[in-house]
Amino acid sequence: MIASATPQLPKLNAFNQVQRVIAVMSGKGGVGKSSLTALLAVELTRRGWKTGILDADLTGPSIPHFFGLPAGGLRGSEQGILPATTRQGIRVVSTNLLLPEADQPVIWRGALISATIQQFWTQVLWGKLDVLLVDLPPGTSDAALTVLRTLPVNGVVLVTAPQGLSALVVRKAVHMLQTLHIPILGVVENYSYFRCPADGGEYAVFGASHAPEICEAAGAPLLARLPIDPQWCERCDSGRAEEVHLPELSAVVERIQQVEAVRTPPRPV
Ligand SMILES: Nc1ncnc2c1ncn2[C@@H]1O[C@H](COP(=O)(O)OP(=O)(O)OP(=O)(O)O)[C@@H](O)[C@H]1O
Repeated sequence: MIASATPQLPKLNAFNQVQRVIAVMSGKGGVGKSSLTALLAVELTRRGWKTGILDADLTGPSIPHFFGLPAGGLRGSEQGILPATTRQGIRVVSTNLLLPEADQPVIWRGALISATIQQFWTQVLWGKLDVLLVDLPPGTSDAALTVLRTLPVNGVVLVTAPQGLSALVVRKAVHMLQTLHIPILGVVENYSYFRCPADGGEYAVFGASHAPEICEAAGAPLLARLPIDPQWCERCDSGRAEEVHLPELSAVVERIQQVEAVRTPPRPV
């Protein structure tokens, strides 16, 4: 069930030119959505794309952590809010960059969360971007709905894990996106297998994949199956996401690069 008022797209700061807005969404929490957002930004930047990340997971932000960006890293100017910038030049906006300490909680009600997400779109000086990736909070919550209805999202990458419960919840996200008429670019399955360093074999630690049924429901291809990788985890968790190389992400990156550089008009619900 989705409330039905015609969405009004808020105007983007006049200094900005954002060519594409791509949201990364999961049904369930903890499936690796934020890491994937960070690593997609890293890979797109390596390919020469000007990339930004809007961390819309306002109460559980993790993007600055993956890039080693300190709390309090956002600056203001007369024209708007200046994003923090990673070593590679990825522009990042997140509530954790507003806080004096990274471990302070954000205890906000829905209305403030929605207003902040809109400000991150309208009042940030994103400048010229080939793509703005939006890390959505898990599930089909108010905050996710705010992003999908008030930002001109051109497409969504869906992240899931092999477990049946994850598949069930991600199908709810599929239905939400279909109701909102937002294109699903493809599905990424994380934690798909563990490659044993001793024998090179692939082990499905979390059981058989449910990705085919999600892809069928979404009408979208499976773009990547990502292994459980302690090295990747260690690098992201120590602020060194830019040192990770994941060739498995190629098809996802290419799919994003195929999205036409046009802003979508407000869509009826
Ligand atoms: N394939 C993987 N192998 C090893 N560790 C991983 C993998 N994917 C993600 N992780 C680690 O799991 C943790 C949770 O990942 P992440 O924060 O990206 O999940 P999320 O879906 O965004 O969570 P949330 O629902 O809280 O927003 C992080 O420490 C991340 O580095």
